[in-house]
Amino acid sequence: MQNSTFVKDKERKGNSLKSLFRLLHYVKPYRLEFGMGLFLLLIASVSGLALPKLLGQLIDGGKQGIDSGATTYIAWLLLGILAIQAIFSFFRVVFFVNVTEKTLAALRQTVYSHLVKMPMHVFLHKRVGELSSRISADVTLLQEIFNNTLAELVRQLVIIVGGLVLLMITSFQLTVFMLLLLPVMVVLAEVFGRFINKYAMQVQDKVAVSNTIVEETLQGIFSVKAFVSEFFEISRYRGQTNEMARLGMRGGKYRGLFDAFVIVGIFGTLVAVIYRGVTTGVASGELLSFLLYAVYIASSITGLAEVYTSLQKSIGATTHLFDLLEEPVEALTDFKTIAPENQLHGKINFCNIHFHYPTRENIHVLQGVSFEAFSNQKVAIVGSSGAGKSTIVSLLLRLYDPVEGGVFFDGRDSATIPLSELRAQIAVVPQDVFLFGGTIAENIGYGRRGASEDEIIAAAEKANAWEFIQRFPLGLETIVGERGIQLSGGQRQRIAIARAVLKAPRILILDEATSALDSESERLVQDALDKLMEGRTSIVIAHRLATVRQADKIIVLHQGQIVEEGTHRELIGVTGGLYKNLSEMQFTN
Ligand SMILES: Nc1ncnc2c1ncn2[C@@H]1O[C@H](COP(=O)(O)OP(=O)(O)OP(=O)(O)O)[C@@H](O)[C@H]1O
Repeated sequence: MQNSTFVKDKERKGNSLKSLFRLLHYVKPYRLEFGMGLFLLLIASVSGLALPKLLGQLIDGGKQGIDSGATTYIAWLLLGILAIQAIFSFFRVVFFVNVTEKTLAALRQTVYSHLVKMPMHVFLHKRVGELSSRISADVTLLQEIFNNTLAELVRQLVIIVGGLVLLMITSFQLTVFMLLLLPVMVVLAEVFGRFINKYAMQVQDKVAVSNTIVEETLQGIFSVKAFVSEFFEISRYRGQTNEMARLGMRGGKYRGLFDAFVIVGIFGTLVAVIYRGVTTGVASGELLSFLLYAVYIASSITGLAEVYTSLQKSIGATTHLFDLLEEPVEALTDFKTIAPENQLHGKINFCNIHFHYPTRENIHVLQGVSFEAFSNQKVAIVGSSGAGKSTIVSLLLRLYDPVEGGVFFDGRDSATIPLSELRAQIAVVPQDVFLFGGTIAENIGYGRRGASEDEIIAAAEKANAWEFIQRFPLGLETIVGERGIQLSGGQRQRIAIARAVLKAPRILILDEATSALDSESERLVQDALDKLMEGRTSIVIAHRLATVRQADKIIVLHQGQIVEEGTHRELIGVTGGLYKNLSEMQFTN
């Protein structure tokens, strides 16, 4: 199962330096530290250039027996430069690491807040594993660039340019000779770098795909086991990882070739230069300086190729990140209290709603749906599976906007109500309750952040959850979710009800559990729901018709259209009606 957008996104080359420059925006707040780091780096690199010259002089001085004072002076000078380099590089590393850590934290925070604010349809296109790897893998790749790559780039450029100037001064003739060989090397290194990078990118893609397999199967381990899919998944994972290894190995071959080329090219050049130096009678100290410069330059050139590869990788990662940051987000606001003009009174109107999901434009999920729920009414929506009941909930929450028509609250178009304030007044008790890894108190407290323990207990009591929570040795502090104890379906529902109680919403949406709870659980859940619905507008998606008899209005949905509407008493009297059929079916079973 391969998501096409996933592949398309990954295939996007977008290798522009532009995204790297955009990164600088995140470094800006720390520009002073960054500038200091760069300054120290420059000084250390430039002073490093004096080393070969001084070493040459040291050798020549010692050999010719010139007054030992000068030789000692040069030796001290060398030590002084080394000390400066040591101190400077210590501070340079500290500065750069500080800037990197702060920048990456800011970037992670931006990406995360962008991710959670993206509209629902984005999550239909992309997989969770892929999105979360933006924050983990891609941001981590950038760590390398800030910590090392930039420093290496500057240092190597200084060494190459400065080294070449000093080479010219040391021996013009030998330099020209060497320069005849160098440009060829540089061009070849660049071509190789690009080529190798292509494999690195492909391997990265495969890593993402195989991580998705691991994540999805571990998350859905119940289904994997229930469908005896272990061996199928193992072979799927094996396929991906083998492909990854194959690509990696092929990339390795080219990297090996690259290294071989460097040995022959660079060191061959050195041998040629020494030979020419010795045969043309260059002094040994001078030749040593020259060779050291040449080695410096040579290693900088190979280093530059690495810098290039690493830059390419980071450009890939940054492009992915900025692509993500360009996805529009929902207009959410971090409000404290709901503005009086945005307070809902609970009247809902669905006006001639037409809707299809952005991913499946040809399937018209809702076709001209209109209904009304008065304040504090209980409206039930029934209908066969796939009729569009959950879609109505998504539209109420404005997780999607209708293609045609509008949702109105108290006569006001929902599009004009600030999104966060709207959603804050609607609570959903879903069919499949998701518990966060944490304590029961935290899970209930999710309904209203900042709720006191007494409020949480009161909510749990109203939701008929307090009785079972109390029985746990740790009570409210019991850890639930992935790493904690597992709650039963009925218990999870009651936690969700407690959340909703705490939220005290104006509008309540109940997606009834289809899984049959045992009668005691069902009674407790139903009783809690009844209490919760009092004094609120409630929309109940009902799977068991027994629970909707008391509803003020029942809407019967069939293939995206309302086919019947009325009270239980009215609908049961419609001969040949869908509701009558459905209820006869349920009660005779
Ligand atoms: N995220 C989605 N993307 C594309 N199509 C979807 C999506 N969610 C639902 N659909 C389609 O929309 C139609 C209505 O689905 P919906 O979930 O609203 O039905 P439902 O009445 O709630 O069904 P059930 O009782 O089984 O939960 C179905 O054909 C479904 O395949």
